[in-house]
Amino acid sequence: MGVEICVEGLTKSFGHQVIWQDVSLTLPAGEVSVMLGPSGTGKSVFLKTLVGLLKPERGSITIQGRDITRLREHDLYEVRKLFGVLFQDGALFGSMNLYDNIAFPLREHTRKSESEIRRIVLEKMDMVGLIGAEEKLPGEISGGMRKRAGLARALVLDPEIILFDEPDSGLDPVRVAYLNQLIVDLNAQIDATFLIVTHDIASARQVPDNIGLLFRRELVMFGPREELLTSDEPVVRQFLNGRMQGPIGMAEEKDAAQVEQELAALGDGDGKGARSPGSQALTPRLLPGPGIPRPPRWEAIARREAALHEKAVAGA
Ligand SMILES: Nc1ncnc2c1ncn2[C@@H]1O[C@H](COP(=O)(O)OP(=O)(O)OP(=O)(O)O)[C@@H](O)[C@H]1O
Repeated sequence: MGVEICVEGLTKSFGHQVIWQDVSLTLPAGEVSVMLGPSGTGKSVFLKTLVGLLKPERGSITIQGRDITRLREHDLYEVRKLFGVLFQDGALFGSMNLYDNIAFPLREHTRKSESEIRRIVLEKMDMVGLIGAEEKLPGEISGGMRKRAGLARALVLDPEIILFDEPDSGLDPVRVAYLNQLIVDLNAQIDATFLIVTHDIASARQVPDNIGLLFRRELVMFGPREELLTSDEPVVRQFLNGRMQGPIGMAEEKDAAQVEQELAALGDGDGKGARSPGSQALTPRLLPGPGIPRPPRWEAIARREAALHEKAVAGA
C-alpha cells in the first residue's frame, strides 16, 4: 500500500551553506509527489536525506512511526529496504548485463534461490517493457532503456517508497511521455509512495497527486497538484510557465522592484490584481493505461479537481 513519509522542520547545511531550512511536508501513502525547484536548490540533497544517506541538522523524518534521522546505521539499513531509488543515469554496473544488474539487489540482500530470482527479475523486466533485453550491456542500449532497467532494479525488493531523481533527464519528449505513462501505471499497480524530482514541467503538470517547490532555501509550497497548478504565487507561476519574468533569476533571486515591474509588464500583477485567484489552467491528469484499474483515491481527486474547475469557470 506504500507508506507515509512525514517530514517536519527539516534543515540541511553543508558547513555554513544552508541548503534548505524548516522543510515540513507529508508524502501521502501510495500517492505520487513531485519536487520542483531551480537548479541547486537542493532537490537531490532532499532525496538523499530522505533515504538516510545525508544527516539533517534539525527536524525529523517519520516513516512507520520511526524518526529515521535518529536511527543507528544498523536500523537505518532495515529502513532503507523500504526504498527503491532510480538514480539519474540508472546507476547500472557497466560490465554486467541487464539481467544481472536487476538481479543484483536480490543476490545482495536476500537468500532467494536463483530460480526465484529469475521469476522476480523477469516479472519486473516485463513491467518496464524490457523483456528480451536480458543479455544487453548498459552501454549497448538507449538512455530510455537504461532508465527502465534502473527502474526494474529499484522494483525488485518490492519497495514501499520509490524515489526518482530526474527520471526524464537526457530523454527526448516522446521517451519522457512513455516514461511518465510507465510511472503512472506502476503506481496504480504497486501502490507504493512515489517522490519524483524533475525539471520537466509537462511531467509535473500531468503525473503527480502532489507538487512541492523549493526556492530560496525553503519549501515555498507543497500540496495537491491542482492547488499548485492554479496557484497565483509568482514564483510558482514563473516556474510552471518556464519564463524569465518573476522572482527566479539567472543565478540569484531578483530584487522585489524588478519582479514587480516584470509581472506588471506581463499583466499578471502581483497575484492580487487582474486575475481571480485560482484562474490558472489545470492540465488534465495522465490516467493509467487500458486494463490497469485506477487506485481508489482517484475518485476523490477527480471530484476535487472538478469542483476547482467549476469555481474557476464561475469566477471567470
Ligand atoms: N556532499 C555535499 N557536500 C557539499 N555540498 C553539497 C553536497 N551535495 C550537494 N551539495 C551542494 O548542495 C546544493 C544543492 O545541490 P543539489 O544537487 O541537491 O541541487 P538540485 O536542486 O538537485 O540541483 P539540479 O536541479 O541542478 O540537479 C549545491 O550547492 C551543491 O553544491
